[in-house]
Amino acid sequence: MTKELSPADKAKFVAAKRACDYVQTGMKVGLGTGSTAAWMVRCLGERVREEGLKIVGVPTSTRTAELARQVGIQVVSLDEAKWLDLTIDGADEFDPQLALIKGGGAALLQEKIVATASDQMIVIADAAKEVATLGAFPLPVEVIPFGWQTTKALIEETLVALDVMNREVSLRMNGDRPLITDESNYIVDLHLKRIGNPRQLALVLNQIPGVVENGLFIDICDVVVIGHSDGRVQVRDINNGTDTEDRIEFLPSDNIFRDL
Ligand SMILES: O=C(CO)[C@H](O)[C@H](O)COP(=O)(O)O
Repeated sequence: MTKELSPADKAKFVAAKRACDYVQTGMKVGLGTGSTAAWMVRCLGERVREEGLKIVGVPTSTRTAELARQVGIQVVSLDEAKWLDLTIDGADEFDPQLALIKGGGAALLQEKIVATASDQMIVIADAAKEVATLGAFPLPVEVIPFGWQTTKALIEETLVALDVMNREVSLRMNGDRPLITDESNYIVDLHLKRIGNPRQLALVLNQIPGVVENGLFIDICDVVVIGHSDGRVQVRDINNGTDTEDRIEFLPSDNIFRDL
């Protein structure tokens, strides 16, 4: 039976569906993490089952790997795939240069490695993720558990040195314990409100011992597909400077809804 989608899910679904048009037989595809990326994995799974699309997928988290297998996508590791044609992933924020904040789902490390090992990265998002300046969403930074409080203090000192005004740093929790990433690390979230110079911050954070990676994706994303709840989809391509819009209809017959 088809379940009525919420407006937020409709926006995510249309963005995911449009992005899947970039995927062709024979491709090696990076599969992102999060609720929007989950729609993309379902859409690709439908094409594998219904159209015989032949792809291999490199998931960016154990959650995505599980879903990809469930929907019939052949899953391989990044080391098996080596280099990818395309990665499709969600984001927490994107700015006019298509710089991103990612890691709301705690998968930023694998997401950045996979996206960087791809010819192209396409971000799928609803319109609420678009910002003029990054930073309203807390910036996730993956840190090694050993000495994490020292690493956190060094991050705070670095923010002072950079003259950052809002610099609260919090350890991400899972109930009453620190959240553990797929790579067995912790996440600290930087509540900055506004990131004036994302490029500089990304470089400086990664110099701190104990920091594994930060959630700023600079010069990695090529295309953002923005979904709207009324079915409109915008495709913004930073390399050729285009911004186009069309519409995707919701078909009650869409098989993707069956297993909701
Ligand atoms: O970076 C991520 C996971 O680490 C996600 O892509 C990001 O949090 C967006 O998630 P959603 O599509 O659920 O809003």
